[in-house]
Amino acid sequence: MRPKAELHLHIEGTLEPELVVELARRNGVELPTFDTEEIRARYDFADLQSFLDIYYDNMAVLRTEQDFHDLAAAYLRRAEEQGVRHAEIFFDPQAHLTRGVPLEAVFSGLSAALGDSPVSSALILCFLRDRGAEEAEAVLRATLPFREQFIGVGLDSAEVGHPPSLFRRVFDIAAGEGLRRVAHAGEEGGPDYVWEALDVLKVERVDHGIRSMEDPELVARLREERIPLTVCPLSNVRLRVVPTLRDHILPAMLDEGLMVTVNSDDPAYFGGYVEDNYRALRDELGMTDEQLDRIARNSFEASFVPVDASP
Ligand SMILES: Nc1ncnc2[nH]cnc12
Ligand SMILES: [Zn+2]
Repeated sequence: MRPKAELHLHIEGTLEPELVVELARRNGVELPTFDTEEIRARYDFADLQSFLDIYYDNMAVLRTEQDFHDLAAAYLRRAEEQGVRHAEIFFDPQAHLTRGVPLEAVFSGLSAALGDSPVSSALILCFLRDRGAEEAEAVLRATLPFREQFIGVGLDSAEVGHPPSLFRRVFDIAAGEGLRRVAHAGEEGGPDYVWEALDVLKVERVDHGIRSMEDPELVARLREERIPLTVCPLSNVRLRVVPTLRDHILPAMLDEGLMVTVNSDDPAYFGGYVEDNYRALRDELGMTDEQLDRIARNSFEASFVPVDASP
């Protein structure tokens, strides 16, 4: 299997229904159902928000350091099976702090699992854009005592109505701390969100970014500056950003000379881990081994942490 790096992966999005049930039982958390098939049957999303509602609800089972450890350890085992050599992993501290889970539990659990895995990895702290810039700044300050445990900051959650420019200050503070910067932009939001992420937040990678293709000037900028785009094909289909995989603009992005990578986003919800995304691009979109090899090479080049990419 082709070695690859995964650069767009929300650790909370790897919470499989089986683990939801196991952790609910362990922590005495009530669920609407303990039937994993029934849980899975609800994963029929109309858009990003309808996914986020269930994604945040399911997080109620994540309470202790052990829970965060088990979540990340399970992902890293799957990732290794899928040919992942290196993973830069998003996590959403606000989604846990607001439920009364201390930062110590989140960081200790995740960091212990990352340290134990043969897969190289690093954490990227994401701000929930729909909770506003003020809270993002407070969270960044609260996490600075854990500064050595993450390499960068990102911006995720409901995109439209929460443009990147609102987060200028917190991204400036993060840059001053030597943190790397990424942001979700151009998933449901338009090319203007991608411009803002680049110009205002000074991001070094754009997460999704597929709607950049609507703006030729933006495409030229992304190409000239070799800004990596972390595209998530199965996610885009499940969140109805594109009607079917056959309609995906990814091959056109490659033809434009963009620095495209392929990633799984929230694999427990979107029907596949990263190699499943590569395989679907080959089987359903007819992408060639040469194209997929190029994408895999891009994933290493776009990593913040240097890793050995040899087969
Ligand atoms: N695809 C996605 N877009 C925005 N926020 C997210 N949080 C988890 N997955 C996300
Ligand atoms: Zn994402």
